Amino acid sequence: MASETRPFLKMNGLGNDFVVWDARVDPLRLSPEVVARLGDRETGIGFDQMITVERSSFGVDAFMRIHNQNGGEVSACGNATRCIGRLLMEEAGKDLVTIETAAGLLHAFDAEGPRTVTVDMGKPRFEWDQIPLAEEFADTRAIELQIGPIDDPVLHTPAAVSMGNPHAIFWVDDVEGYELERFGPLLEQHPIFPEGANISLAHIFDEDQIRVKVWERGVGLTLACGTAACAVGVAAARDGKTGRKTTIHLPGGPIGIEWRESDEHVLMTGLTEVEFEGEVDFETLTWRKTGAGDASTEAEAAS
Ligand SMILES: N[C@@H](CCC[C@H](N)C(=O)O)C(=O)O
Repeated sequence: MASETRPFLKMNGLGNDFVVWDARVDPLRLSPEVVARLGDRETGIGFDQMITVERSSFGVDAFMRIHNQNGGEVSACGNATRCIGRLLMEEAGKDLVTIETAAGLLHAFDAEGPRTVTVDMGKPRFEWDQIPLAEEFADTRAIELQIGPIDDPVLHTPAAVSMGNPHAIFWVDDVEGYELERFGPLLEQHPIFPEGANISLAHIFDEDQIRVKVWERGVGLTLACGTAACAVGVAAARDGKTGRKTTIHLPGGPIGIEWRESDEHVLMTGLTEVEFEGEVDFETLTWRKTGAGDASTEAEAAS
């Protein structure tokens, strides 16, 4: 790549954080190694996902390309869809935008509350070969999978759901009661998930209130995962454990999920944040901050 610096935006949805490149005019493709170097929290910028905003071949507002911190490209990211939705709405002065992703066309719209965006994440998929799972299960509400001793498993029979990416949800009585940092890598790469999976522990602690901790495929523990919130809300309602509207409480904060009865689409609502502006020098793979984000804009407005 020619020597150049390139601006980026650092954003997050409830602490699930992203570096965002605008590649609509000037295309950008980085190798998985470079993505992983930039994503490293010790030596790089540090992020959960890298998002490249490109021109849509469908003629909608933009195409959003998603890379996990480990450099792998994936199809869906709920929190990033809300963040990119916000950017595109602000840029165009619209209150509804359509974003093309590898998992399909998604609509983002302004929700009540500052910096709050709703995304229509489309329909969940429950068929074993769509999630995908490596073997046939007629019912994916509780698949045969366990870890720990055979007669006394630590975690077992998760629900499996695709929200454009694969999710497994273990119903537990305390999300802090399990070493997800230890079991997450084993479950993420379990042979039952041929493409890996995002792993959630979920505890319904009150009516339609669910606490969730997520081990994200290609990343590790994250403060929030939008598609996991959708998958948990859907799995809970599908099992009759909750109604169709739930609040998913993640370490980074709450996300509202509605699994709409009329068309089976999943609507996800939550906060977005611009953290700062920066630029990367691709010759040295170093970076620096160049501008402020929401926190200082809001502090200035208040003074
Ligand atoms: N943080 C995301 C999910 C990102 C992709 C995921 N790690 C995968 O590999 O499928 C979200 O908000 O949904």
